[in-house]
Amino acid sequence: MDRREVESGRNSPESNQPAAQISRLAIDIGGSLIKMVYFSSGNDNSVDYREEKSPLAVSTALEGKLHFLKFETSKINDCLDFISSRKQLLGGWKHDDHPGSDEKFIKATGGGAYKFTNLFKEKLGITLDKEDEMDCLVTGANFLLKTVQREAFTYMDGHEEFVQIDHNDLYPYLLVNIGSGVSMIKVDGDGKYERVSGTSVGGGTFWGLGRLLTKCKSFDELLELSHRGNNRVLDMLVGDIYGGTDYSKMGLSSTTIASSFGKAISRDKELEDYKPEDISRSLLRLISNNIGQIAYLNALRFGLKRIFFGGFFIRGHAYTMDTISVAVHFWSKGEAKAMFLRHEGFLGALGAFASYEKRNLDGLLSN
Ligand SMILES: Nc1ncnc2c1ncn2[C@@H]1O[C@H](COP(=O)(O)OP(=O)(O)O)[C@@H](O)[C@H]1O
Ligand SMILES: CC(C)(COP(=O)(O)O)[C@@H](O)C(=O)NCCC(=O)O
Repeated sequence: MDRREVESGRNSPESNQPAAQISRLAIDIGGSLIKMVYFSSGNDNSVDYREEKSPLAVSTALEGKLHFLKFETSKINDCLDFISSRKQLLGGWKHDDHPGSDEKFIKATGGGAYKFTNLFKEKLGITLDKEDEMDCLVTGANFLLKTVQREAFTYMDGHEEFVQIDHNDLYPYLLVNIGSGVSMIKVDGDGKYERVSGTSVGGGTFWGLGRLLTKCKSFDELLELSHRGNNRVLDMLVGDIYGGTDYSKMGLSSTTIASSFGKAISRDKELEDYKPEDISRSLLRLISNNIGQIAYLNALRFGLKRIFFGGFFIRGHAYTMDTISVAVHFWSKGEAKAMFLRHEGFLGALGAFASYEKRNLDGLLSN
């Protein structure tokens, strides 16, 4: 199958392939979003409008596509409807431990795998086979880094550069997953990891505070606003405190943020006097900077040079990645590097997907 056909999801109509079949559907139900990964084989022409990434071509005994979808956790019924609408295409989901049973299982991770167990059972008759969230994040990250070409990249000053991963020199690294909250995991190998830190100031904070402060209706709108904003309207810079000059003795330039939102202390202005785009920009900068700094401090704690950032907060967004990269570069004095992943938001779902095999899926993907 031609790669472009696979990636655009269009097979030729005259294809002789058998009818589409979906097997191995896995979900990661987080605090904000549900991420779904499923494998389809046969004559599957469909690309769902919810598909977040182009499908990946898969070539093992079966040819097919790996699909990546997301739903808002607050709209979990959309996810249930989607699974229900594809139920007739679903292949065997029988559990290894109960091969004789007719009960249907899907692999699920994230807190929602616990929270929504009954809902899946009652509405779809499906049992969620739970996998640990950190296990899945690590499996997903290792799988992508070892298997998918051009998965990892650096981003600085608008310049994106793919990172060639040496499989023999991948570990140890720090994995920073920025979801609703943030988990920082030291990864030493397949299944070998330790969650070394975390912070509650994460993607949920950006979207939650941002929504309250700007009245934005969606995360994408808030992110879009930040493109047009100027953080200097709200952030107090070193130069604002030092009369326009650097604090050079301490290596602080006049443009360094001395205090995020520090200018909002002004008694002359109220919330409505600030532009939503400036608020969004300052908030994005505050959160990205803070995560970049905590990530670096944890990398320093364990002598790690490579830091991979995942989670849906990043969203491939230039300013977010740039701020995180600058923070890591600044604090490490250029020693450590921030790297990003193309399938950033799907680490957990991929890990859950891989757990069907209870073994590593290296070499599964052809692209
Ligand atoms: N469409 C969206 N709706 C809500 N949040 C989004 C959306 N796209 C990106 N995000 C960001 O992604 C974060 C959730 O990331 P994710 O990795 O899915 O974490 P979780 O597993 O906690 O849901 C949100 O807190 C928000 O910052
Ligand atoms: C509890 C969580 C692992 C849940 O994952 P999430 O749904 O946010 O992706 C995460 O929100 C987290 O690590 N929060 C930070 C908790 C802390 O270490 O302070």
